[in-house]
Amino acid sequence: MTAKTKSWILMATGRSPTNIAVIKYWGKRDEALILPVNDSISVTLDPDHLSATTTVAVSPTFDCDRMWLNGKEISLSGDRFQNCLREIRKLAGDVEDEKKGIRIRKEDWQNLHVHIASYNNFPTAAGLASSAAGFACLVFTLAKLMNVNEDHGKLSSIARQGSGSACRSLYGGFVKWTMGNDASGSDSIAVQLAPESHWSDLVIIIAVVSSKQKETSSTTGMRDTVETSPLLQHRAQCVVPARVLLMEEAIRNHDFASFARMTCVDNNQFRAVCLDTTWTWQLIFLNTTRQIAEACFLMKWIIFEVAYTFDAGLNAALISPNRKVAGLASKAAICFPPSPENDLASYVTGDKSIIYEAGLQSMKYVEALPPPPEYKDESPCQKSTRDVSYFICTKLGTGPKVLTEESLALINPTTGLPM
Ligand SMILES: Nc1ncnc2c1ncn2[C@@H]1O[C@H](COP(=O)(O)OP(=O)(O)OP(=O)(O)O)[C@@H](O)[C@H]1O
Ligand SMILES: C[C@@](O)(CCOP(=O)(O)OP(=O)(O)O)CC(=O)O
Repeated sequence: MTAKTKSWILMATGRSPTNIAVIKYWGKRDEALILPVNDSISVTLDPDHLSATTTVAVSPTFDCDRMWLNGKEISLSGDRFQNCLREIRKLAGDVEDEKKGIRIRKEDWQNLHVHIASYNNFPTAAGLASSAAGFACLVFTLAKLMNVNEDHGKLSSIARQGSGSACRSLYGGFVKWTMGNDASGSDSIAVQLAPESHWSDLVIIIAVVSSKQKETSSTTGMRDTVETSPLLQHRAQCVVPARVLLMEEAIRNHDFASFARMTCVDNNQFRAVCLDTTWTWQLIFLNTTRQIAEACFLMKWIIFEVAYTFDAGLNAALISPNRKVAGLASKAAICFPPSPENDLASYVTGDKSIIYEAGLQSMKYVEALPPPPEYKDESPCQKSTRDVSYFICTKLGTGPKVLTEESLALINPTTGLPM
């Protein structure tokens, strides 16, 4: 390692999207390597609305690896962080920055420490897959800093060791995590099925029911399911393999009816294996999530207009084939109107043009909307004020990107500490 001065700092910043599974990963066959019991498929969400941004810095003056998440220092001592750091260091290459006069040889990376600062533009650990965006971003950005010369498949297998669903956030569009067979996990990687441009008119609306930290992590919940649910074996071996093929075909052919049906039934089966788990998973039948699913059924959206899916928290994702979703947004607003103190601008975030196009410029337009024809006067979904905290309107998004603009870095290039 050489440099004109000893106090240099070299940095890289990246941004990675989160993803929502339409065929769920739930259950590991190897806890340490994070190897799943079945393939899964996800859609990558627009990073403008849901993503992690991470800056990694290296300097000979750093005396240990440190990380700050959303401004607070967190420990890197856990296996998941350690596994990602170790695996990416193994692949590090030579780095040369002529301007700064820095030269790092690949073997130097074993002795150099990193500072990591990351920020999620959406709630952390609340069932919106922050771990997916976060670990994908960590691995992707470290790979840039360390000049790792590997494809995204290899990086996905490292991100997987941070959090299973993170491997799918290495790509945009539609992504499959192939479970693989090898005991080493080398073939348990993500592959892109189609880029976001393949079906660009899909609209995704996330109903954030709770942005509070979940009481039980997906990791604990799925471990319990593996240990106690006989239904999980049936799901993994007899149901998911055929469903994955049908889902791939639906995506290939832009067949929304089939896509929606597979998404909903897979979500239902994911919930079923949770119910089949000895230790009852207390979050799954909270009123609002049930009401959202019920609203979808009531309006017969499943076949024609909308797919619903929930991850491990309370939040619902509704997927619609096009901006006809303006109708969906207005229907959703009727089912779950904001509390009186909320205005529409803060109640609907993300791509607001979707609701504006539907003619909903302010709350008075929402209030004036007639109920959907499918609804009887005493619909259970009406007047559920305060049940949904807010909606995020979004679409399919791209995979991780390097951010070159210095103003976007989260670490001060002089101190090596978070800004
Ligand atoms: N930006 C980030 N960078 C690195 N790690 C992160 C980042 N954001 C979250 N994490 C890690 O992920 C953990 C949260 O994961 P957890 O699975 O509990 O929640 P989630 O991913 O938001 O929800 P879910 O997986 O159920 O959708 C955090 O405690 C932290 O360890
Ligand atoms: C319900 C899910 O979102 C579960 C995600 O679980 P995680 O990837 O968060 O779990 P670990 O691998 O233990 O970190 C379904 C999915 O994303 O496929």
